Amino acid sequence: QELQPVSAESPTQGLPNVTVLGTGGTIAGTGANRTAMVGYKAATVAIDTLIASIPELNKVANIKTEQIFQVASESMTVDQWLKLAKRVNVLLAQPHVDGIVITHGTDTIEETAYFLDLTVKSHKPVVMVGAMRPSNALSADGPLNLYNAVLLAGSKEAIGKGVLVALNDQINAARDVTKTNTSTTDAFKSTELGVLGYVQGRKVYFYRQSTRKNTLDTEFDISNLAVLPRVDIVYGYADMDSAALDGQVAAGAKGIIHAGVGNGSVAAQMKVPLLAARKKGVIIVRASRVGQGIVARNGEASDDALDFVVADTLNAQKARVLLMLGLTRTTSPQEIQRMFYTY
Ligand SMILES: NC(=O)C[C@H](N)C(=O)O
Repeated sequence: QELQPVSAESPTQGLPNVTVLGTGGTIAGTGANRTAMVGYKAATVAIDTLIASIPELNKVANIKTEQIFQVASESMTVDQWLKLAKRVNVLLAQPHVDGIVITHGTDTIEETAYFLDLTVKSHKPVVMVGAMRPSNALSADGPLNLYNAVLLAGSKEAIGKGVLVALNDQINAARDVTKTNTSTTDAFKSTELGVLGYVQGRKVYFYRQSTRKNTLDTEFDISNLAVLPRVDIVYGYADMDSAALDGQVAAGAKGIIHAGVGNGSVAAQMKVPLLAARKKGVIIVRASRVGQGIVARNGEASDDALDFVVADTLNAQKARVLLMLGLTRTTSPQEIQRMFYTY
């Protein structure tokens, strides 16, 4: 699909110019009736229609829209991450674009957000937003979430904060935010690390910022990439075996995220298959299925001896994003470990 360049026709002076990229999700979903909170259809309403349904936005920003994709985010692909990141970089390089909002399904918004956090080459605000309820639901959360996201993307306060994920009046950092509930409107949390701030009463409030590098300060450049190295996730559980790992390695995985139990522990029967994968050149990253806390190097496994990497506080799906990008630069576990302590 041909993407139109943004042109600033008849903008209101003094208002920021915000481009809103629609990718689908529940925020663009419709149910059979106003109480259909489940069983609705995601990704049906055009981004223009969503924006037009919030006339209050006229006082917030000069808005341009682009329908980049129209998908439920469980079906988002790496190819689409690359297309989206490239489009965001082209738009943000234009002097008249002040910030970008991306509407996205909530299931994988955290992965796309972290991917953009590592690959967008600008300090201008990029705000990702979604909704837990379809657009025609009673108390739909999409319109206010979208209003707040545009406000945030046009704000001076959001400059240089990395890619932000804003729902439920809260501002989260792409690196730390995760979906913590299947269905409630307060699903998005940065767990113990905490929100960065709030959008409330048409104002943006920031209180903290991540110490980890992002956007202009990363070493990743996707401008000439058409594909990313394959990285898969192995989920840990009692009495697991190596069938999933073996299948993933056979499918061509260049990296494996082992989402182990507890502090990234590796079951006795998994050590030999993981080492065999490592011997084939596959990078093994120990993460945890727990969802909070540090996976410590040389803690539950002898990472130095095994030549493994640890995910630090990244959850498995974010560790996968970083490893895919890391593998575009190096196959050295030491270098990749440095990246896990940098981003
Ligand atoms: N709330 C949502 O957006 C969920 C939907 N399945 C999606 O990720 O597209």
